[in-house]
Amino acid sequence: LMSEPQATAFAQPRTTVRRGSDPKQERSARTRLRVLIGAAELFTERGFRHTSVKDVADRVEMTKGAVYFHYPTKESLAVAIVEEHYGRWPKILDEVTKEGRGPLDTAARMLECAAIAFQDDVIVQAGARLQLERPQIDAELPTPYVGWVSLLESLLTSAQEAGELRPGVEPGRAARSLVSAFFGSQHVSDVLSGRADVVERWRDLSELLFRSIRG
Ligand SMILES: CCC[C@@H]1OCC(CO)=C1C(=O)O
Repeated sequence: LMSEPQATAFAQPRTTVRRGSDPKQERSARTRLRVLIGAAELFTERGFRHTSVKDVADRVEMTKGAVYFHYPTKESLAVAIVEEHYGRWPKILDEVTKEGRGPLDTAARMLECAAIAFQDDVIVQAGARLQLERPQIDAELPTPYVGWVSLLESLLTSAQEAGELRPGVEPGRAARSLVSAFFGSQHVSDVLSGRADVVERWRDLSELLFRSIRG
């Protein structure tokens, strides 16, 4: 249905626990993830500038030294969280693809799953806030949005080839519009409701947008 490139559209995280690695490595990976989640909670609540490594250490009940062992700077925590957040989407693409929908419905389902992740997943919430705060973060963060544009452009190109798109709809332009729309919808929800209504808001906008491009 879809070629390999989509799954590589996003930065790959370096914190996944590889199966079968030795117990010491697994324990270290679990600790790294625990630190990431603590940092993500604080970055989401207070932002990058007003969070210190000490705050993260206190939140996860570890010493500052133990946190520094895994993440030598606050910036390295931010980079790891943003990468971990982008690493979510290829996994969701795998699951959604297995459900066997056509490419246009796969795109719609992917974005709905993203909305659910923005509602429930503190790593995703922190990734979004850190990307907004890029100018304050002296580190190489992945370029935002482009992974989703690439993924959606691939899916919409497949949809066009399968006759699922309205004539005249250009996959690249439609992909860029979907990404802007999703970003705005989740941002409005975050500001007005702390994302309590992010899935409902996205479902309303998604209905409007996919109705306008479906063949
Ligand atoms: C799917 C829309 C794009 C997505 O929404 C918030 C955000 C954070 O920067 C995104 C990204 O960088 O891909």
